[in-house]
Amino acid sequence: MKIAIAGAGAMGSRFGYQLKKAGQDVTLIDPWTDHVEAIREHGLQVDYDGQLDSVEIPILYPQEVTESYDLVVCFTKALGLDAMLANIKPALGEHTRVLCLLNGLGHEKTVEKYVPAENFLIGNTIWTAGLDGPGKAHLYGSGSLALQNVVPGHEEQAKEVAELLDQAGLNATFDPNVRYSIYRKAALNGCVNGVCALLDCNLGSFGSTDSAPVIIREVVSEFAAVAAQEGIILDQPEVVSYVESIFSPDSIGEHFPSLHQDLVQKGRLTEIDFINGAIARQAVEYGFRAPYCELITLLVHSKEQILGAK
Ligand SMILES: NC(=O)C1=CN([C@@H]2O[C@H](COP(=O)(O)OP(=O)(O)OC[C@H]3O[C@@H](n4cnc5c(N)ncnc54)[C@H](OP(=O)(O)O)[C@@H]3O)[C@@H](O)[C@H]2O)C=CC1
Ligand SMILES: CC(C)(CO)C(=O)C(=O)O
Repeated sequence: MKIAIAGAGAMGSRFGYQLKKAGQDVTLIDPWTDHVEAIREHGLQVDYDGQLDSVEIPILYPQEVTESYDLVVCFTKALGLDAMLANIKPALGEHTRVLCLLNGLGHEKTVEKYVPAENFLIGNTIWTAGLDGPGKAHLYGSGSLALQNVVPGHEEQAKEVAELLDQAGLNATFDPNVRYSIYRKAALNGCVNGVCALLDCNLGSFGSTDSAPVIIREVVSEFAAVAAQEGIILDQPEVVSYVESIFSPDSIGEHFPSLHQDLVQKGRLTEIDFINGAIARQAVEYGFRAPYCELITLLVHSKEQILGAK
């Protein structure tokens, strides 16, 4: 299968690396000049749980894409998804399946502008990754991913993609109820991503504070209230345990959430409007308020402004 990773930052590099090591025909696509040039010159350099490795892997700028792929895995930031898909139209053939694994809520609307719904797969992942610099990915901890076809009747294609990613060691499964998993994962991000950026700490440090259980319980209940309006009934105690399970150093407690990486480490604008911001907006549409999500969103935007994030 000819695979493209659209957005080859930290996570795209992880997926590209693992797929390449598994023998797949994979091409990275990314607009960041230093990163693209570093990978062209030195290969993708990887620190994998302390083991150094490098792989030769083709990488294109979006405007260099001329051919279609069998599978395109989207790993841009939420703010970059639309521009990426607009710029790689030649990659999206009649039969190209597009898998969107970004954090947050509401990406369907963007993808569906460029991809027929029957080719669209949605999912989410708890894998982690960071970049130590252009062309240098830092991979640690364990993870998994779940995906599903958007249009009923296309389960076999979705299962085939899950199988292929699983064979690359990505712990991938077909999930017949992926919208539940997306809300569950978004709730997890809603509890920790903005807060760790505001507190400038990793997951484990936040998890060890006395306030963490209260914040987690309240944020999960706001995600659950919005999800319920869409017919998705989150098992709140289970979601709270899921959030708490990531704080141990044996899990991903050492990890600085991607929103911390963006805002604090790189001075970039964040995905907060697709996480807590999405819940605050949707709650208002459904006639109630989600005050914890509202406040986290406002504070993250304040911090973006204070830091002059771009
Ligand atoms: N990192 C993680 O551990 C996890 C991330 N995710 C999710 O995966 C998706 C992708 O995230 P992630 O891989 O972390 O994103 P990255 O920031 O590592 O990469 C995304 C894009 O950011 C740009 N970029 C990154 N660093 C720089 C830089 N220093 N200068 C200029 N451009 C840069 C590139 O394009 P561009 O310039 O167009 O932005 C790149 O394609 C997000 O939705 C995220 O929430 C999910 C689980 C874990
Ligand atoms: C790994 C995890 C769950 C941590 O919040 C994540 O999704 C992120 O870093 O964005």
